Amino acid sequence: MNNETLRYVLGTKNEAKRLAVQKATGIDPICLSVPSGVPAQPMSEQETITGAINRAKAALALAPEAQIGLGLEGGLMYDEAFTGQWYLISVCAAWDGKQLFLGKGLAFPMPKQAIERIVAEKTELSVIMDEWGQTSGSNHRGGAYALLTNDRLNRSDVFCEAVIAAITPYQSRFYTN
Ligand SMILES: O=P(O)(O)OP(=O)(O)OP(=O)(O)OC[C@H]1O[C@@H](n2cnc3c(O)ncnc32)[C@H](O)[C@@H]1O
Repeated sequence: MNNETLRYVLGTKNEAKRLAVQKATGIDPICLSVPSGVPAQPMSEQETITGAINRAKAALALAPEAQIGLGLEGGLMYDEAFTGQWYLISVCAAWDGKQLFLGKGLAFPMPKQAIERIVAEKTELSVIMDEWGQTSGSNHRGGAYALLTNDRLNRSDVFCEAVIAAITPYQSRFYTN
């Protein structure tokens, strides 16, 4: 693909996600709100990935001027095999109309108290992070990562790596498409 004329369409207007794509590609994406098709708070890797894919495909379908649709989805997953803990994951799906790739971002352990409240109150992680951090809209900025690490990590940096992973196969000469 020709990087000079490449346009990305991102399936959300979330500011942390827009910034992640901007950092990963050097290009401001077209941002469109599209449905994820999964619950507002995904509770498994399967749901999180499905949401990312749905967003990437819906976004590209709505923006014919773009070559690549990107879907970024945050979600929770329970690791039964190794730790018996819940993790926050940040996934990017990339879709060019022919091939689909995923970038699976960092899995970050979540505090038990947050998960217990999400389950009991049927609420979302962002609500609890805002309450704990006395913020509003933190999911558009540093997110849980920034709150829990005292700003050593933030949501756009984590998604940025996931975006780079998902788009590299379209760009690197080492992948034959
Ligand atoms: O505007 P959109 O693109 O929908 O972004 P979102 O942050 O609302 O939604 P996601 O689907 O990415 O994430 C699912 C839920 O998990 C929350 N969440 C995910 N990652 C988070 C983070 O790093 N910090 C705080 N909340 C997070 C998020 O706010 C949602 O309630």
